[in-house]
Amino acid sequence: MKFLALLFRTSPASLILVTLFGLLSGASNAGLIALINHALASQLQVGSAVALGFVGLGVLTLLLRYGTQALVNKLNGDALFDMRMRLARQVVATPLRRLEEQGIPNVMTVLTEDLFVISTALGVLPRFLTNIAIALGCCVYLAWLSWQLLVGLLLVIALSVVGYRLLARSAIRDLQRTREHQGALYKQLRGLTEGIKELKLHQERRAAFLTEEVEATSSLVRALQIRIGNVFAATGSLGMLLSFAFVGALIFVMPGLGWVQPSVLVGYCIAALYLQQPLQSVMETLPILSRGDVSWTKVHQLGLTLDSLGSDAPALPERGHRATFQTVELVGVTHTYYREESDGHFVVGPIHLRMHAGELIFLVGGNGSGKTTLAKLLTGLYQPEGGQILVDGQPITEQTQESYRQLFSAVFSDFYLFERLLGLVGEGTASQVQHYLSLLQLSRKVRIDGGVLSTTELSLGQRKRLALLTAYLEDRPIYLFDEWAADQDPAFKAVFYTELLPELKRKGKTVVVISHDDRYFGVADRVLRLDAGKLVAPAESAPALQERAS
Ligand SMILES: Nc1ncnc2c1ncn2[C@@H]1O[C@H](COP(=O)(O)OP(=O)(O)OP(=O)(O)O)[C@@H](O)[C@H]1O
Repeated sequence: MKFLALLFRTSPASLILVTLFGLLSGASNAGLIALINHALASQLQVGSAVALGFVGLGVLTLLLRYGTQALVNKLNGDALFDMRMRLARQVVATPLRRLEEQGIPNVMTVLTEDLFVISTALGVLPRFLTNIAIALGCCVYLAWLSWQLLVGLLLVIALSVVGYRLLARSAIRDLQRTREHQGALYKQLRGLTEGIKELKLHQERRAAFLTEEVEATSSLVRALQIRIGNVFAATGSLGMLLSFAFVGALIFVMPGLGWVQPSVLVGYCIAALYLQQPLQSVMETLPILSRGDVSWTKVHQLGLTLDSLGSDAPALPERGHRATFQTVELVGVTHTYYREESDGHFVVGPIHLRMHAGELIFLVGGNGSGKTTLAKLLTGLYQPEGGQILVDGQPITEQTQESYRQLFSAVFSDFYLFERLLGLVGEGTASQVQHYLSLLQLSRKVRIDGGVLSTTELSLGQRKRLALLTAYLEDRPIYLFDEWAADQDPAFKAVFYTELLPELKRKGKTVVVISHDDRYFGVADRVLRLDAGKLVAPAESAPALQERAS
């Protein structure tokens, strides 16, 4: 079972301690049964010593049971914490392109649904392990009573396990299918929230969405879940049936054969009945652990791994800061998207481009010409498939990629605005923030207290201004704006192109602006045009473009 491996890797010493406690707990349970058996065998004619022993063992059993569970709870808590942190760090460390290929909804399903299922599976482990320990303790006592009968009992347990595996095989396949459908359902539910306006405005679309998508997938999930539930109920009943058959054989068959003393048979009956509860519980937790296994595989399929936790979990990316540079050069840089629907490719590049410190460059081109892709290559979010990027003549390698990205502050068109100024609060930030809030004409809308934005419930244009504010605070040598001005009113658009951009340039910043606002192209030192993924030499110089536009 993968979870045990997870716990062992998290803290081998704790797991050994848990095992020890569990075995002691099992032994004390066995002692309790032996004592009950002894009392019954002596027709309840026992002295106060046995009664005291019963109380003592009872208390010890409870304490050990509690101790084992508390230890496993702690171990689980640690394992879950490590797993969450590891996953979060791994997602941050996973190349952007790989996450995009997996699809953001899939990543979200893994981070929410699968993590929840794995957490639940880890949550039932204390019960599972404690019950296994009780069963083991009972088996030791039963071996002492009669090892031949124990062999019989173990055969019954083995039969239950084989029966479980045979019956559960189809259910486990169904669990995998359910997980796939749940992924699809999650994606559809995203449509429910993100597409709410489109759904509200169009009755037929709404009806089709609810019946053909959500209802269709939900009913598939429902059918599978009912089937899975029934199969696991049957596996539980099988265990119970075999256990009754065993007890029945002890009471009605064995005395006739005369192989074993009646007192031993009574002891076995009591122990077998006592064992039923923990074994039943083990059977009930197995489906939850199976679900956990399916989710575990999903996490792995995302390219993330939970195999090794603790010390070798990937550390937070190092903060590498290159404060300055003279040139950034793209030499034959390429990136290819595969287009499933046409079984074709869209290639950006090979791009040859040299950028100098302090330049103000506009990147222009039609929709889908590859501007954002080139921006992702330039900022190091995509690693070039072909060619290389050089900073001051030094090629960027896998090792220096992270530090290269720290040269950039970017506001992409699908930017995300964090509610806190994460990693940006330092001495003098408050006055800087105040300055930028007035510069961006936001001081009457937003306050920032203790690094927290008073609101992000703003218009898209206003949120973009806040994203620009964080970019200002980052104070990196290169700025990249992907159609930043597209959602600004004409007056502020003019402020952006004619005041903010030149101001950044005056401060020595290099600025790359993806823009469709041709009337402001003249502000740029250079205008680069992309067409079908290729950089084409601008037909006109920047001033000429401006002249044409005005
Ligand atoms: N994540 C992706 N997966 C597959 N193909 C993609 C992906 N992103 C972009 N593409 C494809 O690459 C091409 C270039 O896209 P890109 O977003 O770079 O263009 P753009 O010039 O920024 O367009 P726009 O002006 O519309 O924002 C598009 O034709 C698009 O189909």
